[in-house]
Amino acid sequence: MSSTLLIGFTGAALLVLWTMKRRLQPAPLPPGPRRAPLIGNLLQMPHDKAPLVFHEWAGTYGDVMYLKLPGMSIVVLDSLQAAEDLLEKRSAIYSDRPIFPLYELFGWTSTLTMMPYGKKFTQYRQMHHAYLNRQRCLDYHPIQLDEARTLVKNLWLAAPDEKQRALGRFATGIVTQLVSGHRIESDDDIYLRMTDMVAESLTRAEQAPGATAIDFFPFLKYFPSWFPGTYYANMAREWYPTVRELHTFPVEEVKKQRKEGIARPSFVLEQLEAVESMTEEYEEDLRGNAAVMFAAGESTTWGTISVFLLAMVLYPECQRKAQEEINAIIGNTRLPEFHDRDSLPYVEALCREVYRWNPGVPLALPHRCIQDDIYRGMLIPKGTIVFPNIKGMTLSPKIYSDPTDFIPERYLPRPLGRDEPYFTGHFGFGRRICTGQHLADNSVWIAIATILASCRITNAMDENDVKIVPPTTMTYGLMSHPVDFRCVVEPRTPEYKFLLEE
Ligand code: HEM
Repeated sequence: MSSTLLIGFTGAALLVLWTMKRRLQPAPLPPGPRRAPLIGNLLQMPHDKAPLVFHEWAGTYGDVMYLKLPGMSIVVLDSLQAAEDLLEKRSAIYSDRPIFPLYELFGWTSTLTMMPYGKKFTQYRQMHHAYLNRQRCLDYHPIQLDEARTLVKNLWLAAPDEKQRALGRFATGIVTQLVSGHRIESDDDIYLRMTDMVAESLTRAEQAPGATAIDFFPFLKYFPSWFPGTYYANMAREWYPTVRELHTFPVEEVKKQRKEGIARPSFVLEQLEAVESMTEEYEEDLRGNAAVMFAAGESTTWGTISVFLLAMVLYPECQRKAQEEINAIIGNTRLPEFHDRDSLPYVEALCREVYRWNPGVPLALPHRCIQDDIYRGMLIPKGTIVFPNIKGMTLSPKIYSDPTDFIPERYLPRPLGRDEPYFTGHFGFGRRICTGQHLADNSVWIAIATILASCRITNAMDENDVKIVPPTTMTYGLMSHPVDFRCVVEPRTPEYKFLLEE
């Protein structure tokens, strides 16, 4: 047979198979951008600002949008309604995760965030839940209160473009005390060094989550480093020891302290004491569960507080209103405490607007559907990777007026406000919802309330003494934060300086 005939025959056979498959399909796929043969939407996939690009596409294709990559079906959910309908009401089939070969190469193997849905997942979630549930998080208030006050002092000291260090120390300081009982006393603490390095490795990996050559062709990891397409695999191998250290160090430290009888209460200690004899498997699970709390809790928390600082620079009248409320309810002879939360509705609205204005994990983590499903008459095939576009949901003009503006009043009842609902998707959905949500929310609230009470946040000045107005541009990796939130943070009145230094 000549090669032309062979190609023609193969083409015709593929067409017949494709037509048959379409006929057998119980429902049409959701709409989406036109797909090219074989590679689907590969060339259209955004390399930057994916949540914003998907949201724009949703304007054409709707809030349930289908994309095809080689060997991979993707659905993007651009409305809270669709995310709740599928990821929450049908969570029994939408709680799996895709496999990310790149992250596995980095050493994130015993990691809840990446774990497929199943028995081990349930065990891990229970471990997290027992330590991080709403009730249990009340016990951590004193740690968070203390760290919030240290944060304020560190913000006062930090130069306008170095605030991130203080925020990172706040986020890591809380998780470190919870996970291993260690208190961070200085900027050169080993936990800060480790979490900084791991955050750096995640930033590199997240430039293309699930979409590197290794993710599509995992066999490339066996090829030598000079082979084309192995760039990410080489990078992952380079960072592996750093990721590994974050797994082993906290557990080894607590084991040592326990032997010496000096271990402080912590997640690791509690888990060590819960078993009579430690198996290697249990210990590896423990390492993974401790490490993920650092990895998942650090950049998300400091990123959220950096959004708050940016908003306070750009919307000074919101800062003023919140401070007036604090003055009226708490006065200036003490700092806010957790029991004040219900009495400060404007501060609450401001905090909720921070979550909505720029959600910390804009595309959440991808869920995976484990069986064919029909939604609104459309087929979501088994194995589809489902991205809840959290950022897109916050921009819905049907729910939020002027959605790109920072307006805490939108949540207040009329006539003072606009009676709009709080956004509820920022911690994700269903059985994969963030296990650290209560801890994170308490950290964010006490940090915001303490900063508002005790600080004046203003624009930084450039070398010509002209106000710097930072842009509202955000980074859009796995996690998101402002590209620039330079600001001056100084004591609001001498009383607060005294209160904090007391
Ligand atoms: C403001 C801070 C935080 C934000 C905005 C945030 C947001 C999220 C989001 C959107 C997800 C994905 C949920 C989904 O797949 O539907 C997630 C997952 C997760 N988060 Fe958080 N998070 C924060 C802080 C924390 C903290 C402090 C911890 C732990 C100490 C934590 C631990 C986790 C874990 C373990 C998962 C994976 C859950 C699973 O796959 O079952 N997060 N988070």
